Amino acid sequence: MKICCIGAGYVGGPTMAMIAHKCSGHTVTVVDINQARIDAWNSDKLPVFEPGLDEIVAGARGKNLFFSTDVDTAIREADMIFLSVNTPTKTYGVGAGRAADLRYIEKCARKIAEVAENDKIVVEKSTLPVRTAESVKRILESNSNGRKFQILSNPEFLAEGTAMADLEAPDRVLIGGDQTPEGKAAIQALVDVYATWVPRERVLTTNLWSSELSKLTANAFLAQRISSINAISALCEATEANVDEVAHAIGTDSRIGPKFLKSSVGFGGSCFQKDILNLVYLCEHFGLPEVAAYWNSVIEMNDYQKHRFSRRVISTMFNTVSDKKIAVLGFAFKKDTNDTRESAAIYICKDLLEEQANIAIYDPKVEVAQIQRDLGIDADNKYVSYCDDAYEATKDAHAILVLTEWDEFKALDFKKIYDQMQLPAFLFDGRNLLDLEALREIGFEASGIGKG
Ligand SMILES: NC(=O)C1=CN([C@@H]2O[C@H](COP(=O)(O)OP(=O)(O)OC[C@H]3O[C@@H](n4cnc5c(N)ncnc54)[C@H](O)[C@@H]3O)[C@@H](O)[C@H]2O)C=CC1
Ligand SMILES: O=C(O)[C@H]1O[C@H](OP(=O)(O)OP(=O)(O)OC[C@H]2O[C@@H](n3ccc(=O)[nH]c3=O)[C@H](O)[C@@H]2O)[C@H](O)[C@@H](O)[C@@H]1O
Repeated sequence: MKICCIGAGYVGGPTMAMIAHKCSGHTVTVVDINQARIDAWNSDKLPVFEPGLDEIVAGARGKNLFFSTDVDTAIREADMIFLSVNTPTKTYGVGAGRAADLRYIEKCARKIAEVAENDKIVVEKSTLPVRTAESVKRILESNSNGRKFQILSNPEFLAEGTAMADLEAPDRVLIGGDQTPEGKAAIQALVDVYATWVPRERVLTTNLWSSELSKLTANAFLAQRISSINAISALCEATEANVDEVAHAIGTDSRIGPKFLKSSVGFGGSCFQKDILNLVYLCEHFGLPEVAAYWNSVIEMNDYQKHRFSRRVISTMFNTVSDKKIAVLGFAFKKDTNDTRESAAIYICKDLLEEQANIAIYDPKVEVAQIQRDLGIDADNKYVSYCDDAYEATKDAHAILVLTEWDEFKALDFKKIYDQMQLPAFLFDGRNLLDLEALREIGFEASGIGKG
C-alpha cells in the first residue's frame, strides 16, 4: 500500500517512521508545507528530538520512508492518507481561546478533494472535536466526482519523550469508522497495518464519534489526575503532609493506580490544555454548562499551581527577587523532549521577569531562539541569559529553580554548586526530583512541591 501523511510534526514524523520501520511492504511519504521542517527530516539533525527516533529514521529513510514538500503528488499516489496537522486552540472569532482551530484540517480535506484521482481512505490522526469527520466527509463528498472516500479516526496516544516506545508497544490502538460494509473494509485495512506489530486484541475498533471523543476524554482524565494531586500538594504544604507519600499511599490502591500522580509545577505540553479547552467548548455548545465547568476546573487548578510556585519563590526570598540572579534548570515541558509548548517554565519565567529578576536558563535540549520566542523577548534582553550547563547557570545565583525533571540534574555536584552561590542559597524543586534532605545537609534552603 502507498501511505501518505500530511503534517511532519511531533506526531506525523515519529508515527510514520514507526509504520515504515515495521511494514517494509508499504511505502510511506510524509509531506509538509514547511520546507525547513522537511529539510531537517532529510538531514542528520531531525526537527524532533525523541530517544530512538534517529535510528529508526536512518534505517527506513530513502527505502520506504520519504519526506517531501510535494503534497499533491503524495496525495495522488496514496491509497491511505493520514491527516496529522496541527489543531491549535482558536485565537480569533467564535470560540476564540477554547475551540479547536480546524482550518489546517479543512485545507487538507480540500486539497485531497482537489488532487485525488481515485478512491482514498482518509485517516484523522490529529486530535479533533467529536463529529469533525462529518465535516471532512462533507467536503470530500461535495467534490467527489465519482471518487469514494472513507474517513477513519485513529487518534494518537503517544507521549513526547517516550514516543518511540509508545509507538512500538502501545497500550491500545483506536480505530473508528463507519459501520457500513465499505467503512468496515477501510477499518480492516488500517487494522492490518497495525497488526503487523501490535497484538490484535490491542487494536480497538469503534464508531467514528466514540473514537474522536475517546481521545479528548483520555487527555482530560490524565490532566485531571495531575490537577487533583497538585491540589492536594497545596494542602500538604499547609499541613506538613508529604505529597509523594500521599501519592504513593493512594496509588497502591489498584483502583486508583500509581501512574500520573507526580505532583509538579503544573502540566504543560501542546495538548492537555488545548484538548480540555476544546472539550469545555463542546460541552457548552451541546448545552452542558455544568459538565463544561467541571472540566474547566482542571485548567484553573493548573494555572493556580504555576503561579502559586512563583509566589512561593518570591515570598521565600524575602518578598523580592529584583536584581537577584535566579538559575532556571530546565525549560522543556517535560524531560527527554525539546518541546516547550505550554511549558510551566514559560509562565514562571514571565512571573519572575515581571519582578525584575535576572534569570539564567539552562536546558539540555531547548534552543535559545525558542526560549526567546516563548518569553517574547529579544536576543539582547538584559534580564535573561542562556547557559551551556547547570554550573554556569548557578554561578553567583541567589536561587535555583528546577522546572524540568531532566535526569542529568540528579547527578549534579550540588556541593560545588552551593559553594559558588550567594547565601542563603535557595533551591525550589518544581519536580520533586532531588533529595531535599541531602541538599539541606549541604546548606541549601531547599523546598519541593507539596512538602511542608
Ligand atoms: N505532540 C504530541 O505529542 C501529540 C499531538 N497530537 C495531535 O496531533 C496533531 C499534530 O500535532 P503535532 O505533530 O504536535 O503538531 P506540529 O505542529 O508539530 O506539526 C503539524 C505539522 O503540520 C503541518 N501542516 C499544517 N497544515 C498543513 C497543510 N495544509 N499541508 C501540509 N502540512 C501542513 C505544519 O507545517 C506542521 O509541520 C494535533 O492535532 C495534536 O493535538 C496527538 C497526540 C500526541
Ligand atoms: O495528546 C497528546 O499530545 C498526548 O498528551 C500527553 O502526552 P505529553 O503531553 O507528550 O506528555 P505527558 O507525559 O502526558 O506529560 C504532560 C505534562 O504533564 C506533566 N506531568 C505528567 C505526569 C505526572 O504525573 N505529573 C505531571 O506533572 C508533565 O511533566 C508534562 O508537563 C498524553 O500523555 C499522551 O497520551 C497524549 O497522546
